[in-house]
Amino acid sequence: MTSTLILLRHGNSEWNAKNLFTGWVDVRLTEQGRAEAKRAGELLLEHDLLPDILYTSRLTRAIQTADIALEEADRLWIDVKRSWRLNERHYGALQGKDKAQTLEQYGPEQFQTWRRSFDVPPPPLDDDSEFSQAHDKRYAELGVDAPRTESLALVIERMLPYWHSDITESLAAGDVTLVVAHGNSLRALVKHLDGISDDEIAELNIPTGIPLVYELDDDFSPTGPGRYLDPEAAAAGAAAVANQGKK
Ligand SMILES: O=C(O)[C@H](O)COP(=O)(O)O
Repeated sequence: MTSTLILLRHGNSEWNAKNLFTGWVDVRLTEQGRAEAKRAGELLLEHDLLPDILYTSRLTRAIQTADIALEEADRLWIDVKRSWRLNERHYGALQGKDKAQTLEQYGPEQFQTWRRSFDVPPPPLDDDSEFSQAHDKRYAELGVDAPRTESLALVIERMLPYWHSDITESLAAGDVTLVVAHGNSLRALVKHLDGISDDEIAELNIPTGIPLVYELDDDFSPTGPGRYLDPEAAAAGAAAVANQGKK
């Protein structure tokens, strides 16, 4: 038996629009982001891909995206599970910083290392920073272990247990499973699904607001490549993500 997994990065956010490193900072969608989420819902309807269950991060931009897309597909009623394990990568001391200024200040090599290396996290964020989540109630269960910065490797380490414990359970039950999350938490999941190497994952960028669909076998391995429901828009969106920071 195969099962269907739909991955969706949230639509354009207020800080995507301002070109700021966001991470765990809880910003909302822009008008453009809402339109992308609506289009995502239309694409699901057009392709007859109607989710039975929704997984999201605990961040508002993913929750808003899911709600708008599901409303469009007339599926707001499905069960929902949220977890911090699907959150964006914690961007450490880069949270709140301008991507173009950071590139200019630190140079392209350091900038790329922080954004796309597999296991080099940015410096940790101070708990008294206005961009810290150290005292955010929604992460109370994490206590002192709440991240202050993360590499992609650390995202994989906290995301994969949730994939194995919860998301694959829905897939095994035959549910069309929608996961609405973030650029880097989805890069982590796609790395796992497609068996992408630690080096090659640097080249993978996930566009905002376009559903990416996988058919999975009984072992939750893809039976073929993931397919974006709007491949042209996805290619353009991924290129724009890759170029963030460049003028
Ligand atoms: O947290 C952010 O700034 C973005 O959502 C992802 O940023 P990146 O593409 O620079 O990793």
